[in-house]
Amino acid sequence: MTAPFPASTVLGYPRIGPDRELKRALEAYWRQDIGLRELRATGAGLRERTWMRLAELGLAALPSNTFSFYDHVLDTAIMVDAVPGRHRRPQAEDTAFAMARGDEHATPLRMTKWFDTNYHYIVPEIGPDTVFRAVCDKPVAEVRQARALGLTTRPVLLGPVTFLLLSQPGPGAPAGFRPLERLRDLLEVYERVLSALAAEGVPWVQLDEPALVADRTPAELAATGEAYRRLGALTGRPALLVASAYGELGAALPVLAGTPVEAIGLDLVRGAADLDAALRTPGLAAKTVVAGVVGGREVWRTDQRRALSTLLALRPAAARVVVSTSCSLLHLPYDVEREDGLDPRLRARLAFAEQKVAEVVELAGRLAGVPAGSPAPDRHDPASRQAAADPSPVPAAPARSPYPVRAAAQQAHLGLPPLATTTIGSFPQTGELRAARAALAAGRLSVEDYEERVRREIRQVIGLQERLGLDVLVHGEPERNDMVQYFAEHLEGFAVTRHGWVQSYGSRCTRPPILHGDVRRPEPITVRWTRYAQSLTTRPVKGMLTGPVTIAAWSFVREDLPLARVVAQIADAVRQEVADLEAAGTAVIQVDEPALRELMPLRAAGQAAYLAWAVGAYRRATGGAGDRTQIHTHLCYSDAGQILQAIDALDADVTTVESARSHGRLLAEPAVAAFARGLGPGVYDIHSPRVPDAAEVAGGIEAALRALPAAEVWVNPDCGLKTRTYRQVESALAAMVEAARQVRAAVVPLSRAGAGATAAGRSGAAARPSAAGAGAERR
Ligand code: MET
Ligand SMILES: [Zn+2]
Repeated sequence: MTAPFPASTVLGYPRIGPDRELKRALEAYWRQDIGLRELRATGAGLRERTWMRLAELGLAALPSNTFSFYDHVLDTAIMVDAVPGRHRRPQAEDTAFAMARGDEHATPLRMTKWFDTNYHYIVPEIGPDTVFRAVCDKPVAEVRQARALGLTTRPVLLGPVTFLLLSQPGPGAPAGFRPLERLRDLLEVYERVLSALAAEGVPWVQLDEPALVADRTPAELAATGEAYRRLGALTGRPALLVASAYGELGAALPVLAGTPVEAIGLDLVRGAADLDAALRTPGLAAKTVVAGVVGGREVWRTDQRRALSTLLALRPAAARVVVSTSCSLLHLPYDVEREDGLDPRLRARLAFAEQKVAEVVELAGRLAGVPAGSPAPDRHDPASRQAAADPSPVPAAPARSPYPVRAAAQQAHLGLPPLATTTIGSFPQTGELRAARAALAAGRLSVEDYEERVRREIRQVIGLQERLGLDVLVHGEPERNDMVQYFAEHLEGFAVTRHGWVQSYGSRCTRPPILHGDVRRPEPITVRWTRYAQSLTTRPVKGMLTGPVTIAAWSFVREDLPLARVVAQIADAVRQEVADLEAAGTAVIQVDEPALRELMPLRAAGQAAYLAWAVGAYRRATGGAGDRTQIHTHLCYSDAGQILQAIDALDADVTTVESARSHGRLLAEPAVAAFARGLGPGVYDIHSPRVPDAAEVAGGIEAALRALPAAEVWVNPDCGLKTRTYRQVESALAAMVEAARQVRAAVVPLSRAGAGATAAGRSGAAARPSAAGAGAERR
């Protein structure tokens, strides 16, 4: 007999620690300041604290195995032993860190965005020969730890279908191989894990299958059905909850309902359409529905009346309705009560993870108070976040000339060499700089002294770049704690939190601002720093702005306006900043949009409309610039290859993208060859402490030259340098500049044609290196 699923739960919880304890411990471990025992003790303490707090808040069912030292997809790869040989280390934690970060012996695995969030996961490599094996230590250890505290938990595992759909083919896999082909072998391992958990006395296991909320082929849906029929047929197993998140299950819902799993989790916030689908799915009548009516992505308090009416509407469709969150609470800060700096009226409207748990518990109480069989109250149709996109027209300003005209004007103005070198904007944020910012916040440092500190940093960064011989310089962004938060602090309509940290990847966290009102730029934000930097050098200094889509994507946004309208307001503020930078003599302005891809609807149906308004916002922000002003954009972790057309439509003059970390995959995209603008595919991975040498970087440049004419290729790292040390940055940039010099000397002279370089490069096969001279394909 299956134990009934308790009345309330959450799909997952933040794990970084209320004061980022995990970040501190990880970084200390990586610096070798603490040992593995101490790191493990920190992890154990965080888990204990989470379970005790959830229990104290009255939550009926507690999840476990939602903790991770780095990433839960990575943990799953280790659980099924899908570990590339180069990453194997004696301790599981070190294996995980080698896979995630690389070390002197091995390059890391790729990292990419987790669905439409700002969380990043490590992409497992699966080949036809990957030998799966059940390594249940982590989920079992967490069950035991909780049991020692007197608590029964529900282990949470990434489901086998999503795990394979998120994986990439390992090196050497034959063309056309898809990791999902390995589902049957992987299921054997999941059977072992489920049996091991059953042996621990675990009543329920949660299998997360968020990949099912994207469009899936009939074959993928069939494989899903097969997987859960098979796991369901396992004897002596725990009861199974298969949970979705980040959207609606749609066609996957009847598939899951047709399998023996005992419970299905629905995201009834972003995937509200699943409510009607559930009512039409007879197979649910015998199952528990874990109803995600409390949003795990939004910081706003739940409308309890609406949530209760959803729960009541669902009741006739299911054997049992459990109150839960729409997804893991991983994407929210811990506790809004600590935010004493917020306007109390705003704070009263907010709910972070702790408050969401309390809401779940409260709703479960209300639901229990309504006798079964009572008529459901009227339903409220949930407002759709992406609906009613109302891209206001771009302001009527003189449009920029076509790209080739602008390219010529910019070349005449800037006189840059082919394979121009630049960086993405930030230089290392030193401990000293962070300490100065903290001292400023605490009132221990005057504004004047702080700003002098920032200017000193700019002087050093400019001096360093001149010494290294870079072509387009940056001021280094020393005044910015974060590329979104800094703008939020200087724009009206945003509030920033003090403790609202959310995990981005590994030990990295961000504090998303809260966009709650109309956006307005009271005064110029970055101009004085850029102007100061430019006053120190004759080389061009790039102005550095964050784009409107990214500012919205990395904030918690208001829900009373369509997202497109919110983003258009931000675009207008950026447009004013672009105009002021230009007026101050800035010849190159970069408007970063690393999150362009992130907000894209997961299902194809909404994607074209999204890209249209997102691109419109970018052009609204940058389209006022004169022809001579070179507009750069930067995207990273956006699978740029998949949206290259949209990137082209941004109409920027130069686009820098992450490429080294994904082993140059982007350059293999056919669309790259058709991208007739400046393109800087990153030549080294800045997320790894590994420092490349000139030969390695030259290989990256040559790979770019096989795909693009020399006159269009820029040489730059994958992303900003703020997480690195100056020692790493100096050596890496020296290697980069040296590599550019070597390749220029060997390859480019024929295409050196000034303003006509683009056209000459495009038709001139001689501008590309011969196959013999091109060196081996990178990694
Ligand atoms: C995540 S993209 C980062 C861009 C920013 N300009 C930086 O260099 O840090
Ligand atoms: Zn970046």
